[in-house]
Amino acid sequence: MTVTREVVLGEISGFTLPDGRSLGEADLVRALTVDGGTVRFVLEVADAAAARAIAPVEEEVRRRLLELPGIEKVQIVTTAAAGAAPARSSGGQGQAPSLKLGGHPTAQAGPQPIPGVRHIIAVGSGKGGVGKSTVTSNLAVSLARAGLKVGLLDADIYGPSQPQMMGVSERPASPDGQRIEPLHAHGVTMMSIGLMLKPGEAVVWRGPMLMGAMQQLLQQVMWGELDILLIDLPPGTGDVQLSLCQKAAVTGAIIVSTPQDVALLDARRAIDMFVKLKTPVLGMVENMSVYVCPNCGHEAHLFGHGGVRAEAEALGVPLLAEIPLQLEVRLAADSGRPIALDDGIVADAYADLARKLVGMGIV
Ligand SMILES: Nc1ncnc2c1ncn2[C@@H]1O[C@H](COP(=O)(O)OP(=O)(O)OP(=O)(O)O)[C@@H](O)[C@H]1O
Repeated sequence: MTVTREVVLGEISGFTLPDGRSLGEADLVRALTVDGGTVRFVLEVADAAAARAIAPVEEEVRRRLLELPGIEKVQIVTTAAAGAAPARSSGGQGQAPSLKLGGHPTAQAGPQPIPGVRHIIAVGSGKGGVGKSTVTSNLAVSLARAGLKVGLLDADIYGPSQPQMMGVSERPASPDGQRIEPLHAHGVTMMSIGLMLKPGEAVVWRGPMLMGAMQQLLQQVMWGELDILLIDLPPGTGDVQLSLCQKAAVTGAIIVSTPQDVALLDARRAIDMFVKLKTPVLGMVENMSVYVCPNCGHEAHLFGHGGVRAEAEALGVPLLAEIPLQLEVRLAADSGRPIALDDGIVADAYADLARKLVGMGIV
């Protein structure tokens, strides 16, 4: 059985809520997606008390969904309606963050620069898991190694991974409850939505709340003087991309893809979105390009070869880099020390990419 959105809705609609209504009748489920083995949705309740009352039902729902074939992860976030105190997401422990992200956006006249930040570069991908966050962290440290002042904003609201990849876990401080002090790692000034959440906590915001959160991350973080701010976007073509391009004066976007056809198809959509948002596409990066056997030096193209180059040519955008597939890349990312900090073929590929951006006059 393929688990679709409809299958999930069918499974959960009958659960009884504390007020006696069924989940289906109460119409609380929002933004339900099934992405591979992951089910995500929001339970939108009236206020924080209702959110607390619904927690046991949420657990039963989660258990039921995890019994469905192929479902490995269920992310449920309970949100209170606008104006009410925000509820914690499922699985969270302890106190809520002192700085609340995700409020409504304030009015602003078109995309704004960030004071002190010369260039904002978005790193996007059409598909999840192609290595966009890995590319962003490695590019950030390469640019920093090249002597530039670099910032990194992890705006991957649904799966922030930069804290782990950059090896930071501190909760950012605020001197006044308004401004947010960024953290520093490997010569990069960074901030992640993940640093405002408890471990394992997920956030699902939509529309205006998402826009408000993006605006806060861009404008309330004390970025200081930066040559370049890299923004690690969620995969796909959603509200975050839209918010970013509407709120911030983005210099351009880099699209990461693997050479596989399916990833390329999605990359094309991502490029099309940036074109529609009038954000220049600076080029594409092929990640997991070639696997070089560490024992015998044999080269294998696990995800195909040359796909991104051909696509970039067809779309008339530069191919900026081909990053090899290497176990060490993942190990380095998992250990919080991006591989581009050391020397080797992957670090060289990132150094080239950094040089290309500098050569393009981007930074
Ligand atoms: N060149 C590479 N060689 C080996 N492993 C890699 C490479 N690039 C990325 N990875 C690994 O692949 C996994 C997915 O990478 P990453 O999280 O950067 O993808 P993503 O596109 O940002 O995904 P998502 O947007 O879904 O969060 C990670 O475990 C990462 O360490």
